[in-house]
Amino acid sequence: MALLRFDNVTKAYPGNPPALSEVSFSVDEGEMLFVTGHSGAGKSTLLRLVHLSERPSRGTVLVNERNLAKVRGGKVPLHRRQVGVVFQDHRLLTDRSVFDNVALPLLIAGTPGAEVGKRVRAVLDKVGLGERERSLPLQLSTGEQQRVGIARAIVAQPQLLVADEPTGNLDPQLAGEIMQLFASLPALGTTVIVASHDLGLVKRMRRRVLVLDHGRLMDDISPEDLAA
Ligand SMILES: Nc1ncnc2c1ncn2[C@@H]1O[C@H](COP(=O)(O)OP(=O)(O)OP(=O)(O)O)[C@@H](O)[C@H]1O
Repeated sequence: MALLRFDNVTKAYPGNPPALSEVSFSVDEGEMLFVTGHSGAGKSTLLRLVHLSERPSRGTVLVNERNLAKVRGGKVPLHRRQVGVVFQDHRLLTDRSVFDNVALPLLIAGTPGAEVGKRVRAVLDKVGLGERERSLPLQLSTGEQQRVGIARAIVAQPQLLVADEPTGNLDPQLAGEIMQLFASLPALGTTVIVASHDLGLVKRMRRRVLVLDHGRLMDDISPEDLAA
């Protein structure tokens, strides 16, 4: 069963040509794939439709065969609990510690206190910030803030993770390590979609790649074709 399906999705923001035009694809549970394309190609828009921060103008987006058009009002937070998001601009709470920022999705999900501490520390270790749990976000470098955002997105083990340019502020070695961390998530039950314009990085990962060009899905490249 497809975990995510786009059927002829068009998204037009007022006053602009469509950011996405008639886009169709599906993603199976346990996949990791990339969405790539030039600046303005529609990558962020595609991810926003999955996370319900935008709605399609036409067509349908389905998660677990459920049409997201039917997810409205009070049901949106429940949907967002299943979808972890790494934003380009981190969106951390600046008056809360690194620990508190990362703990937030677990507290919202009602995870018991003792478990919260264990899981937050485990995920902070994974992103290399084990020593910084008491820091405030603005006491960290941009790349460190980005890693806090990644830790927050994966701590509750969401069914689906969407990440928008998650390694944009990281040096190449750290970017590679974070990508390897993402690549380990499908085995733990999280399907991963990463938007990136870094073609070198995308190619090195040898995963499926969706290529957008001016809002159109131009190519859907399998890992085998990428290797050829
Ligand atoms: N909130 C918005 N209102 C109006 N137009 C928007 C909005 N968000 C995006 N757009 C337009 O939609 C198109 C696609 O933008 P989008 O951010 O999805 O592209 P992108 O591939 O993620 O680009 P980048 O790599 O630069 O982040 C662009 O032409 C952009 O100007």
